[in-house]
Amino acid sequence: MAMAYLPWRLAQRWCPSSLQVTSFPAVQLHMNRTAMRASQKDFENAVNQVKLLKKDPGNEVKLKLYALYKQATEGPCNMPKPGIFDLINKAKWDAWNALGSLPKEAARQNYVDLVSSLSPSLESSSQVEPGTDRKSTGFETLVVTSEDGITKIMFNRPTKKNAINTEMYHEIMHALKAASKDDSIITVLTGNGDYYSSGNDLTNFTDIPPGGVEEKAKNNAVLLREFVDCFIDFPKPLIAVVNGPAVGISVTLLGLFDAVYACDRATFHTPFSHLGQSPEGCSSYTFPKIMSPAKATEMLIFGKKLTAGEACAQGLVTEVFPDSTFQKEVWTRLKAFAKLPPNAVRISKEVIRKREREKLHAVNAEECSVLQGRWLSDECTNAVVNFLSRKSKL
Ligand SMILES: CCCCC/C=C/CC(=O)SCCNC(=O)CCNC(=O)[C@H](O)C(C)(C)COP(=O)(O)OP(=O)(O)OC[C@H]1O[C@@H](n2cnc3c(N)ncnc32)[C@H](O)[C@@H]1OP(=O)(O)O
Repeated sequence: MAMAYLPWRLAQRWCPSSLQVTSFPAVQLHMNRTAMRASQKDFENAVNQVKLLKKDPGNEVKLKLYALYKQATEGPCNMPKPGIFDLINKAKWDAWNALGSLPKEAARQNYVDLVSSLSPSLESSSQVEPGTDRKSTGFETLVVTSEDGITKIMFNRPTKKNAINTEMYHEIMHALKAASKDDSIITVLTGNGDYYSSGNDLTNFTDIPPGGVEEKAKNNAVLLREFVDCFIDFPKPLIAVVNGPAVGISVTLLGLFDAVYACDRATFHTPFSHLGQSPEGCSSYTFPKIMSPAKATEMLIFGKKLTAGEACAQGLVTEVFPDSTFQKEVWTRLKAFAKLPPNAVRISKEVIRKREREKLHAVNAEECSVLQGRWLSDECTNAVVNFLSRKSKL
């Protein structure tokens, strides 16, 4: 193995002289909300995988890995606090100590999750030309890149107007979980092609399992709830770069973003009543707050389509740019945001989101439960059949 990998491997094994810490992570580790399933074997595999990483993942990630490894193997921090001038050991001690009484099993799971989030991008980095984006492979419906402190998640079904099929729901969740743990400062969602996204892929309703339509509706409600939960809990600033028309769930989710930049060609349309459906993505709560109850009613119940300018006037969109200069202007701005101190950015997001999180989860749960019923209704079935048989379009 090349010498260049050595410092990182040694740092993971608690070698004070090898860890070049330039900043101290002050953030509490994001607790993994998934069930604790990682076995000892999974953990050992992850430890071995770390040795194979081809690229230094950065000091913040290394400290997280170190802390989780110690917590998983030894339990809560049991070392005396290093002196204030012993910078490297103090950073390590702080990271470990910050885990408090996190159980060993949870630490093991978080370690495994963190390593798995690192692996795809690091593997692929070896295949990418120097100077180009770090591109995550393994996605069928997305292009995910990470560069200049920005992780970009791009919907990539342009021939279907970036309609979100079941696979894409899962891939977006996967990409968000990875982005929450990578070393980027902000995460951006955008679309490839002329649409941002035409919302839920209506063929999602056609693949009926053996348990029939009831089971399908239930499965979709579970998936939708988990999907929206990922946006509620996302720990870094989440920014939408709305490159064209947005429909349905791709609009409602914007209420959970931290900033929304749109080109002047974008439109915002939530035709739920027309489709026999009801609001999701927490929009029944966020939209009335953002734009006033009456304006939200026009969109969510009566299906009024907004131009980008109207959506901006109503607070759903942060700023609108001419289509011709959209990409250049927005990415210049985002790159400047991504240079801000990471911990301050993350902590500020947490302060802003914290008092709303519980409420948002409750709203999400209720919306999904209501939708589960709507998907079984004749109104919804007819709307989907009409679209699929080419009898209707928005
Ligand atoms: C787990 C489940 C969670 C469910 C969560 C619920 C969310 C609610 C919603 O999101 S509601 C919104 C649903 N979306 C729609 O109803 C949009 C339907 N699409 C259209 O009306 C039109 O396609 C259009 C107005 C978006 C674009 O029209 P245009 O004429 O420009 O383009 P085409 O219609 O020819 O589209 C090109 C191909 O893309 C396919 N397509 C587009 N959108 C969807 C979609 N949402 N679902 C499935 N397929 C879609 C379209 O069928 C064309 O495919 P083809 O080339 O194979 O014919």
